[in-house]
Amino acid sequence: MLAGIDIENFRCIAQAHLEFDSRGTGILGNNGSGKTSLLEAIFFLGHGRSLRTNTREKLLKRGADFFRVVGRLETPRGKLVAGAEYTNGQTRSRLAGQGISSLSEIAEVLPIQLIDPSVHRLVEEGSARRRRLLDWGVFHVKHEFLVSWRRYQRALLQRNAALRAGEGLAVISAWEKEMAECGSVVDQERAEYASRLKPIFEELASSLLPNRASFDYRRGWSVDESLAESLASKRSRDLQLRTTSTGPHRADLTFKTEGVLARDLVSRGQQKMLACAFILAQVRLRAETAPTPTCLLLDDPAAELDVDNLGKLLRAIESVPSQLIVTSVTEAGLRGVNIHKVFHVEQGEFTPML
Ligand SMILES: Nc1ncnc2c1ncn2[C@@H]1O[C@H](COP(=O)(O)OP(=O)(O)OP(=O)(O)O)[C@@H](O)[C@H]1O
Repeated sequence: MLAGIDIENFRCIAQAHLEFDSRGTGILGNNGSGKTSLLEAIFFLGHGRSLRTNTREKLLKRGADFFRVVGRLETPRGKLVAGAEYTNGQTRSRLAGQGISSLSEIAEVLPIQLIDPSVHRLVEEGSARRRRLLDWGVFHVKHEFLVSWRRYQRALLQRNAALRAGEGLAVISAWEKEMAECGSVVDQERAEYASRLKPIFEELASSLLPNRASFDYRRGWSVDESLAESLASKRSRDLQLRTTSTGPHRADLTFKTEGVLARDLVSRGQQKMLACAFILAQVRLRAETAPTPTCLLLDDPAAELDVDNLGKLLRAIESVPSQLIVTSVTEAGLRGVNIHKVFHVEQGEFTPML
């Protein structure tokens, strides 16, 4: 659980100190006041990356030369302080008073998920977003997943470099061996997770959408071959393409309603409901396996939804154990959510409301 946060020089926030409620905290403010900046700071701490930019420089408050985000966490290991500071193009992170090499160590104890106005893109856009979300879920039920995932990514980068350099069979096939070994573990963990997630997703989706919805996990290479066979059979084509065209880095989820590809059939609002069902299913599955709740960030949950669908979404959110941090431009936007504390934000300054 995220008990509180201190922020300095992050986007429009010069300085902020907030203590959150363990069940639900509301953030009220006009457009451009700093609501999303707060959620982005929390997201950054829990995911080690920004919501919308690959450049950390852009997260710096204009004119500042560092930003700092420090979270006070309540975890199964007790109370911990986790922080990240960015300056001169470098990020330094600390957890429980120790310097750490990767923000993923913070991610392990600070599970953060987000539903924002662009959540429908999960259904509509390319596979990278869906894969990242799937991997978030696998990582949070089984932290060791990261070891195989990292090894696979490294081997993939090396095979791609070898393909671009036109290296011979010995070099390329050495990387294929490594890819096949850890890629098969990555796939197995994903497939197991997806099969546990599927019934939870289907139940949540049935409460959010008029038609029966489901998803399929696709592993990224043919079902008739092992990963080693697939890499070998695609090798000459990959040498021409100068990139690896098969493997777990091409895995995907396909959302279907009534057996038809959802992307081609459903409205924007329904895409949002499908994406929310998927995220909430992940949060519920994690709640079944982990002792502390996921911190669920809801950025303007009413966006794109009519009153009926908003009611359904809020009821589904209530049915899933989580710590909520919810933003809205109006007080009405916080109704129907389990909120026990509200901050008002204006020009990046947060004030507790009575
Ligand atoms: N690096 C930065 N330095 C200073 N200000 C920034 C920086 N990045 C964004 N801003 C400004 O921060 C302000 C708040 O943005 P934010 O997205 O947090 O608003 P919001 O309250 O979520 O608004 P909305 O309700 O419209 O979504 C904006 O005016 C934006 O221009």
